[in-house]
Amino acid sequence: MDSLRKMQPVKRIALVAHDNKKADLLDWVTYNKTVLASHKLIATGTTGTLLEKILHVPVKKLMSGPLGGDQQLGAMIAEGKLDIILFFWDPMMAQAHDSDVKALLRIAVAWNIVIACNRSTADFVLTSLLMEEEHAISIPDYSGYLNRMKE
Ligand SMILES: O=C(CO)COP(=O)(O)O
Repeated sequence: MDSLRKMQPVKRIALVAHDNKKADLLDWVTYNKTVLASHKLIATGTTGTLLEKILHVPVKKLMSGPLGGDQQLGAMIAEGKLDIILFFWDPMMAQAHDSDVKALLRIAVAWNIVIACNRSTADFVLTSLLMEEEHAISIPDYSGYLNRMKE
């Protein structure tokens, strides 16, 4: 049976953009500055450095995406340390670290994390009434998988 995890009113939001999408993310962040500043922000290295210049609030910066930052985010998701990921990934260019990108997208879905991969979805996420409230999300039940070798 699925269990529940409470998201607090202050959400832990990861912001990530591939190089060709950084301008788009920065523009979106500038527009949504006030709302974003009321949450806890995390970002991959380069994205985070650019965000701090605009937001003037602390952003927890991980490694740069291709150097392990995407995997760090994946680990945070698996450990229940992230609520939302806004990932402006580039659909028109292969990345050197495509395997890491795929792993991040997969683990976000596996743990039922809120994930927006483009600006329209990010708009809907940020304007959701649930952003300001405590909200319980279900954690999928993987006990069948975990116990598969025990019988
Ligand atoms: O490559 C990224 C995500 O896959 C983003 O990394 P940077 O923010 O370090 O550019």
